[in-house]
Amino acid sequence: MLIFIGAGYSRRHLTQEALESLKSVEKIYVDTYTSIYEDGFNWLREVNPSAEIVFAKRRDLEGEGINRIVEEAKDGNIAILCAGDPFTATTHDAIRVEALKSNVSVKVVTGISVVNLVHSRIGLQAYRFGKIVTLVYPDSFKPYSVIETIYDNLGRNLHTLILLDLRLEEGLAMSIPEAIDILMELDEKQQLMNQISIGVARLGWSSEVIRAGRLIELKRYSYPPPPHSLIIAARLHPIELESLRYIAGLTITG
Ligand SMILES: C[S@@+](CC[C@H](N)C(=O)[O-])C[C@H]1O[C@@H](n2cnc3c(N)ncnc32)[C@H](O)[C@@H]1O
Repeated sequence: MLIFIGAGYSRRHLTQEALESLKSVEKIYVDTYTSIYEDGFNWLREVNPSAEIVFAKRRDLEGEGINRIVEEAKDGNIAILCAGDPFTATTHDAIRVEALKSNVSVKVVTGISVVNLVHSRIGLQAYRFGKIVTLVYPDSFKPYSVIETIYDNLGRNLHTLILLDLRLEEGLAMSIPEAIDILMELDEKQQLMNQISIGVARLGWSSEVIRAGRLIELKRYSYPPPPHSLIIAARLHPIELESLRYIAGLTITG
């Protein structure tokens, strides 16, 4: 059996189902490249002292790595453990499909994802979000499509969650100030800088920081190291506006 386990972002987020599943397997692949976990999974050995633990890089969970995992899951119980949720804003679908094609049983243990954290912790209503985007470093191409999506969402009066580039194997993790500089450079209309936005750093961690203000103003704050995300708000409902004042220190009145 192959079990995909979402761990949320801290040991505190582990569900009973995640704990039971972790205890039931003989090998655990820990996805170390799609996100960053508060305590680096340092509790894993305590939860399952006998399992083989592989801190997996991208190549272990893609391409040839997939075939190896599926072969192992034919004869044993294997887990793939991820920060957040294994199928939210991250794709492990190729492994799931290969396992299903090979008649390997698959189980998914849902975890608290960054999308859940954003929806529940900052005071914006979940059904007022449009398409999610990921802002990448503009090295090989300029990600103008992110700007198009933000304006498209704003045109429909929907908020945009912007996930920020993480290339952990290259030692790169985009911060909120870096993301604002990139957005300013790409935004030919130059309107986004005045849009009410929310910067979220380490959501769900004990060092969580949530700040709201005009996009350009969010550069002034200090944040703990990534993971960071940004939200560009559409027109705010009065309750959302009030929430942002109390939760995120928004001082703009509307
Ligand atoms: C590819 S997504 C991983 C999503 C993961 N599968 C999940 O369900 O949460 C990684 C991006 O989410 C954002 N992110 C992840 N954890 C975060 C956190 N605790 N606080 C703020 N942003 C976070 C960052 O922008 C990061 O680059």
